[in-house]
Amino acid sequence: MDAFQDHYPDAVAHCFGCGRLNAHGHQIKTVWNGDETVTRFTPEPYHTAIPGFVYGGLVASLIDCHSTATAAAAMYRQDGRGLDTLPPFRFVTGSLHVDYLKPTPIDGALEIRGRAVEIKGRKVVVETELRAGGVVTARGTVVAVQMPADFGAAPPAPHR
Ligand SMILES: CCCCCCCCCCCCCC(=O)SCCNC(=O)CCNC(=O)[C@H](O)C(C)(C)COP(=O)(O)OP(=O)(O)OC[C@H]1O[C@@H](n2cnc3c(N)ncnc32)[C@H](O)[C@@H]1OP(=O)(O)O
Repeated sequence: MDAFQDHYPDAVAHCFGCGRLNAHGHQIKTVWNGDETVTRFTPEPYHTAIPGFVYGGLVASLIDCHSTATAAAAMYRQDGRGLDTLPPFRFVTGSLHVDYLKPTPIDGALEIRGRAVEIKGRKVVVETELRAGGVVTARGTVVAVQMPADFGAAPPAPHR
């Protein structure tokens, strides 16, 4: 089955967390499972925080990009549209909240499951859980907002 990220247009497929065109990124892949979305990701030894456990930034990143993908897929589903149809729904993170409930073991696949709990205008709120060995080790809430047409049009001046 195609993942949501396989349908991101090239121009927005370079994200470190989810861009299929970023050779150095996580390249996560997310699919529907009923009303939930699922991503599976196996951490590498270099994703270590404390030996044996996953770096919290990776956990946040997985929850973040899983959730923005879920937001887009939920919007398409609400509209009864395929992921390839125009205009595209692309979401960026407005807010990311993560609760780290337990240390996340690094030896094995992680499962990230999410659900869109609110769709309002350009905003989708997604609740996501990350499991290791079937145990929920982190829980996140993401406010994803449809990317404005002028996103990145006026980057801040570089620091001197
Ligand atoms: C690197 C980027 C790549 C992009 C690729 C994209 C595709 C791949 C995806 C990859 C992504 C990977 C992930 C990444 O790394 S994405 C990169 C990290 N994120 C960003 O850089 C986003 C920067 N921020 C913005 O561009 C704007 O602030 C956005 C677009 C977020 C909102 O500004 P905008 O002026 O457009 O919105 P609005 O004011 O009309 O509000 C609309 C609604 O949203 C609600 N709201 C807004 N902000 C927040 C907040 N902080 N908390 C809670 N709620 C918030 C607001 O209350 C309202 O709701 P309601 O009051 O009506 O109920």
